[in-house]
Amino acid sequence: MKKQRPVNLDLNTIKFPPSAISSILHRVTGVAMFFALLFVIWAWAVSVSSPEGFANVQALMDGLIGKIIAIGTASALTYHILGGIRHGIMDMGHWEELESGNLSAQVVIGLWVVLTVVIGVALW
Ligand code: HEM
Repeated sequence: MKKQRPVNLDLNTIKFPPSAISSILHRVTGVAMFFALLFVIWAWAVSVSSPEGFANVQALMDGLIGKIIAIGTASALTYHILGGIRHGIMDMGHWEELESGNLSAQVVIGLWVVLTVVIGVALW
């Protein structure tokens, strides 16, 4: 093994390529959806338990916290589906080169930002 290997421990100088950001976002949104599902299942259960339960969930979802949860969950699902479709296409042997992989990652991230704004406006 070479004694003088390149070492870079200064994390501030490391720049992530779009494909790396896309990969991290895919995992983060997947984990976020797992936790969001706990809330969704709880909200469903409470809302069908009684008329008061329904009114409570309705009031919660009409408030700021409810809207942030709803928009965040929909945004995470949107990114995860877009990223999942990109993965499926890559599994079929496309966009595997450095340039095309980074371009498809940029397109997915761009589409996600646009769709999140649309979802945010629709749900607010
Ligand atoms: C509630 C629904 C879902 C949850 C909770 C979920 C959760 C996750 C999590 C936590 C991961 C990360 C695994 C890892 O990085 O180790 C993952 C990966 C993945 N998900 Fe989902 N997912 C959901 C729906 C979907 C959907 C609808 C699609 C397809 C459009 C999809 C496609 C994928 C793919 C392709 C990967 C692998 C990515 C990779 O190889 O890096 N998922 N999912």
